[in-house]
Amino acid sequence: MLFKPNILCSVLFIMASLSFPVILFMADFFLNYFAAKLIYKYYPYEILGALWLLSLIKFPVLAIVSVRLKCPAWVTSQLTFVLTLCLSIPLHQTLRFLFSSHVPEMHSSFPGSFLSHLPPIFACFLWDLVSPKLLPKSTEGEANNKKRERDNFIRLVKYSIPDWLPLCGAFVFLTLALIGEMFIPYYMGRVIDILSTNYNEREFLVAMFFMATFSITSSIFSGCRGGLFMFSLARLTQRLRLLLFRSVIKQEIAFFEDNKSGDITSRLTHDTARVSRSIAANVNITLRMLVKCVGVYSFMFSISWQLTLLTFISSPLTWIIQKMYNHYHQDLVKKVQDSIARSSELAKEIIESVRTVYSFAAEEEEAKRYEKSLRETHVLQTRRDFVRALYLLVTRLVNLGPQITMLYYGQILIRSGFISSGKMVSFILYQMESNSYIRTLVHMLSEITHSAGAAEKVFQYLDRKPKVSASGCLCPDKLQGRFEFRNVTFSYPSRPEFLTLKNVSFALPPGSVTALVGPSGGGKTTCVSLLERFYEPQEGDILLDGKSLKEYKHEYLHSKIALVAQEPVLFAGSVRGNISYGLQNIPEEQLKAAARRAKAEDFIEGMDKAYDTDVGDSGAQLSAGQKQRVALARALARKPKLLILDEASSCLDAETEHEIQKSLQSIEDLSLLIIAHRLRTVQKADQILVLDGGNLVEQGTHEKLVQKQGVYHRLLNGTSLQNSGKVN
Ligand SMILES: Nc1ncnc2c1ncn2[C@@H]1O[C@H](COP(=O)(O)OP(=O)(O)OP(=O)(O)O)[C@@H](O)[C@H]1O
Repeated sequence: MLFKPNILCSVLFIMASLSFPVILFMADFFLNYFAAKLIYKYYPYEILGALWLLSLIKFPVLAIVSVRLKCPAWVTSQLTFVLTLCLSIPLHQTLRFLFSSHVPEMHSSFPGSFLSHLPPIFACFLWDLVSPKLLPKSTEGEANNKKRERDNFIRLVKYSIPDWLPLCGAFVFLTLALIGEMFIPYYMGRVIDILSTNYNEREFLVAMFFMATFSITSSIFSGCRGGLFMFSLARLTQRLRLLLFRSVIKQEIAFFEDNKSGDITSRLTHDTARVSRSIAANVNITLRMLVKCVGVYSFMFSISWQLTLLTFISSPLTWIIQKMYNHYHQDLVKKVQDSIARSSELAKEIIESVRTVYSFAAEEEEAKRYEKSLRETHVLQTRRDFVRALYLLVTRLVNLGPQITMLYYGQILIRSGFISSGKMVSFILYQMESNSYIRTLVHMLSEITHSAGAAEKVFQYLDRKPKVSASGCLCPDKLQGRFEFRNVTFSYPSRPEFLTLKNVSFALPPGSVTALVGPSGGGKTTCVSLLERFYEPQEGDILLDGKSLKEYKHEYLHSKIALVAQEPVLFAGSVRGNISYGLQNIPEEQLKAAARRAKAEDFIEGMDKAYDTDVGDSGAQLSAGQKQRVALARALARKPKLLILDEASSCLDAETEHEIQKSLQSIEDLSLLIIAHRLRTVQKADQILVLDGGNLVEQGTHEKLVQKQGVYHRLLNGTSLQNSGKVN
């Protein structure tokens, strides 16, 4: 009693599972029976052809029936099942005809037809069972990745459009070279035929002539093809690099803080080259293989269609094996690369911190850590090599079977006079090539989209929109030069929760000297960064003559604000080049005046080549104080309205510092914003702003702030003490 419902369920389940193949099989049988009669009536000449035609008609009908039926769990793909059903009879009959010269039948008896269906249905069932494990189905994420890779590939092709002419030329040469190559095995077979039958010198020489001509011309065309592809590739790389550079250089400063400069330059140099190289190389190889496949199979068909059909037996297997290999191998290659990168990163880290390692006597421990990492890489490499060896073994075995069958059937064809032995040699030469083409094609088709995936990194930078907009267009002829912070609140993008400036408001009147002082970390440099528009405040605004800095044109604004930092960056090149940096055709007098005001004229003119002296890499051939003065001259050369000095004279002696201050104050309409730790240097400022913990805590003249006895007073005492300490 207890078992009854279970048994009933099982019977119902088996019936439901079987209903799908049984209904399909019945439909197939009746189609065979009636359509075959009909076709045979109107087309009784070539039974094999009629059978293949029948399959072609059956497929859509059965496909529609199968979609309407409920598919059992063991059939993962209805269409594969239907395809197997359609192909089983014509394939069976064709093979029987090939190997036993059995006369093909248009329709067999019900049991015969049923039996001939069994092996393919069983194979299909097995495949459905095994394939999900061998070729894991792609998840939704993977499908999206594939789509993205395809989109990237299309985008890369679009970037190649300007090179359409050399690319078309390359394709024409490619086709010509392959046509030439195609004829070489044909003429080899011809030479063998001439040598093995009645020797005719004229025919032999003609065959040799054509063979040599095709060899030479195909080599020349191959060279032209390669040259044109390389030319287009170099241009694509250059185009990508320039686009990427333009995009990167426009990004806001926070972008450069988030991304290491090494990463950015690596994308600029390596990724762009790798992407265009792999795309060009892969497209080149894929096209070559496609054209070769078409050519080789046409020649093979023209020699013997029966032998060609035989070679097709291994093609689906080759395709499946290649696909499986690609899946596992690519995964392992990626893991090996990641592991190698981890090992080198570890070695770099240990070597860079060798002093710490030494002082903690951790040499042995670090060596063990490195050894573990190397062992991981080794295990992955061994696994990768094993997969490769297995793949080679299996492909050789898979090719061996059809090759033996082909040779066996070939000798039957030669003995019965259907083809000559020379043609058989040509066929074998073509066949040997054809398999490697299919393998390369399958490999390349996935490789193309993969390398397009690498392009994603490049596109990420290319598509990135800068978070600080540079779309302002205001450039008034007259500018008063009044800068104002109005209720500015700001936090760095990397630390959004920490407020660096809190509701800060102050103004820099035109022609005034303002000093920004305060304890370390108070927010002084941040104020400068906001004035330079490296960042944008989250609340409040910074104004110039009552208008937001955002509204001004980027180039205009930066010609009105100049910054000299404590450690100024000079570029390799002449002193002249550095002072006139960013200014085109600056008059010699303006250049010299800037150097004079920065008290740099004397030392510049004292150098061997004066203004044309090379400053070395990053100004390495100048002293720190000289560098500061050249940087000051560079800032003054653009005649700014606001000059920001961020500890800009820290490396100068007191006398030069004093002279420079006097010289700067004599410039008409120039506002000075001085950031200084040495408060002694800012006592004469028109106003002193004291920033502490992101708040503007005090504001006024030196005397007023001293009287107030607040933060400034405390700082002043601290500085005085330090100073006195130094003097003593
Ligand atoms: N790029 C950055 N990203 C995140 N936080 C930053 C960044 N630069 C500075 N800060 C933080 O902002 C605060 C203010 O730094 P800022 O450099 O403006 O101070 P400062 O007054 O110029 O200091 P110092 O006198 O030492 O140069 C500090 O707490 C600092 O840690």
